Amino acid sequence: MDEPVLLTGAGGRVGQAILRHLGERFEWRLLDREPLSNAKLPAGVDADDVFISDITDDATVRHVVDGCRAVIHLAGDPRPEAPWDSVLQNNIDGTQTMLEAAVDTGVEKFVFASSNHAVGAYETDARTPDMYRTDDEFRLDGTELPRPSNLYGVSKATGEVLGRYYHDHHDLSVVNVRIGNLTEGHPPIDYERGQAMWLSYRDCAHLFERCVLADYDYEIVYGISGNDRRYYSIERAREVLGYDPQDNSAEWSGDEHVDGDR
Ligand SMILES: NC(=O)C1=CN([C@@H]2O[C@H](COP(=O)(O)OP(=O)(O)OC[C@H]3O[C@@H](n4cnc5c(N)ncnc54)[C@H](O)[C@@H]3O)[C@@H](O)[C@H]2O)C=CC1
Ligand SMILES: O=C1O[C@H](COP(=O)(O)O)[C@@H](O)[C@H](O)[C@H]1O
Repeated sequence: MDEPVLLTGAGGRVGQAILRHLGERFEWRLLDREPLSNAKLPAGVDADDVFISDITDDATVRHVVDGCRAVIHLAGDPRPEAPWDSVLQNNIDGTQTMLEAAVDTGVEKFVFASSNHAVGAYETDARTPDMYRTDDEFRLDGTELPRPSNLYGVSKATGEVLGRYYHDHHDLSVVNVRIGNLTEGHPPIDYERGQAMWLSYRDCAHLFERCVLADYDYEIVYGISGNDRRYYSIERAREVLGYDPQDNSAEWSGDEHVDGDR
């Protein structure tokens, strides 16, 4: 049997998108600081695989990480408006604690939930709203320097750099997924920026599945669906990870029924 994959922040939106589609794909260990109701647990995951802890609790984190082949690290404060003390503790200190435990216990791959907000300041007044539209050719591809929108974005850029350090000094394989805008069922309505960076639930799960299965050294990729409207390139995710998205925000006029699979 394969060694388990640890999913932090398992009870949140991204975690549930992953578990809904990949519940039976891997042996899971789940960690969240909030208790997970039975409805949030995939079949086959029992109480022994679920850990209720803060990611800054070093001793518990080491115990949970030990024996895992990969970590998908989602736990953190996801609010673009989050204050510094929260992102410092939950996003920066928490991510460093996870990475340190990962290298100390021999984890092979670390998948980090970064964000569009690590590069939000590329969306200048001169470029917007044109860059959100189909006929605009401006693209970010992951090779650009961070330009955070806010302190939350600073914390995500810092998480990417922490991953770089642990890759370079400890040979941990690290992929940073700059997630766009995950919404269930359909793209954001009346929000061009959100439609350009929509990530459907099933594309989200598929992308993180590829992050666990593919071989890489250190990568930064964008996590969006195959939207016609986009300013993030998904070529690197296709090339290195084998990402093959199924959804495209252009297929939605806004009048369709909600399909919970997407
Ligand atoms: N939802 C989205 O569209 C995007 C999400 N992200 C990132 O993806 C990750 C997950 O986001 P969501 O699922 O939307 O957020 P969420 O708030 O729905 O889920 C986060 C989960 O992490 C847990 N958590 C938070 N701090 C923790 C800590 N210190 N220790 C243990 N558990 C903790 C929470 O209890 C929650 O269950 C976050 O890191 C976020 O920054 C990035 C870009 C877009
Ligand atoms: O990083 C994140 O980004 C998404 C999209 O950002 P928004 O500014 O367009 O709302 C956000 O919904 C999510 O909460 C956040 O973690």
